[in-house]
Amino acid sequence: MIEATELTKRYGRTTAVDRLSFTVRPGVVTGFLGPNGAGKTSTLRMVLGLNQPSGGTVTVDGQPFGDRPRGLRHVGSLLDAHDVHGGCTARAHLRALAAGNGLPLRRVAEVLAEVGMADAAGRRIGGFSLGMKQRLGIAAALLGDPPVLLFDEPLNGLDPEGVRWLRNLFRQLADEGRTVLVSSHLMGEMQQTADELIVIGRGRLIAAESLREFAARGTQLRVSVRTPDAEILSGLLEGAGATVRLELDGAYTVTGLPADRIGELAFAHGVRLHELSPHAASLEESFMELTTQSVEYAAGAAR
Ligand SMILES: Nc1ncnc2c1ncn2[C@@H]1O[C@H](COP(=O)(O)OP(=O)(O)OP(=O)(O)O)[C@@H](O)[C@H]1O
Repeated sequence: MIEATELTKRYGRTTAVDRLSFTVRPGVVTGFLGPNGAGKTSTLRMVLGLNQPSGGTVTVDGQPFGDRPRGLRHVGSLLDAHDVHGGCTARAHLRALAAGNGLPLRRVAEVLAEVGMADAAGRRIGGFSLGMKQRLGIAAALLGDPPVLLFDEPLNGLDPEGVRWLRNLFRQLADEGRTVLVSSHLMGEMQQTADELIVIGRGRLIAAESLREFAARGTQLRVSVRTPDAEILSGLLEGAGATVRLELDGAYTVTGLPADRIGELAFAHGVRLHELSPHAASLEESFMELTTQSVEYAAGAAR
């Protein structure tokens, strides 16, 4: 389990992580989502003890991981797939990691096989594609058979087969009872990957809930309305806090009020409706909407 409490990271005048509190539970895949620059990498580095927080705390199974009492046996991570020595072979890289962490060398062949790289074991890393480097980084994360795993943008550079494979691997690791945290800036990637979501924007927590709950936020986000009494209805809806926009095809798009409230308001004032249809937003739209709000809020707060 990973627990962050009021976690904060400042770089000079930039606040990259801003009083962030969340819990990552074992047994599920947790997606760590936010637009570029939201503070995901900074947060993961603090979880791993690579960066010191400017404020707050983050613990792994109750203790700050910075002390590294069990190293790779406790937490495996993939932060930057390029952060490997190009002159080494894949096997030599993993053997050095295993030796440095007191792990049995037989694990090297096991993890290389697990990530589908047994045939590339003797090749120099410098000639690897990004996808192969990602697989090597994942092999390194698995080396110590750790109960906690962190992956920063691990789907980058993988082909569709690689993405499918990695999703299955995350699922399997979670089913084995491990804690699995996977970052991404793309909602679409997380849609089929994560059970739980932690969404951040500008270093702040926006949502921490299941994918299902997150998806439900998007339902009835927009409602299409057609009416011959547009002027009256617009006034009523705007009075109730909704936003009304006329579309090119003559329909009105209403946001900020659910379809049932719109129907009731219309009925109560004798307004005729020819259409009243809610549109569920895609997860990507919900994500964009939420993170855009956070950016606007942050910009407003800075003034
Ligand atoms: N070492 C550093 N020095 C100064 N500023 C930094 C440093 N590391 C990160 N930042 C800034 O902190 C903010 C958060 O960056 P971070 O890399 O944590 O975000 P991210 O969500 O991982 O983004 P991305 O998806 O682009 O990697 C950004 O504004 C970034 O420019």
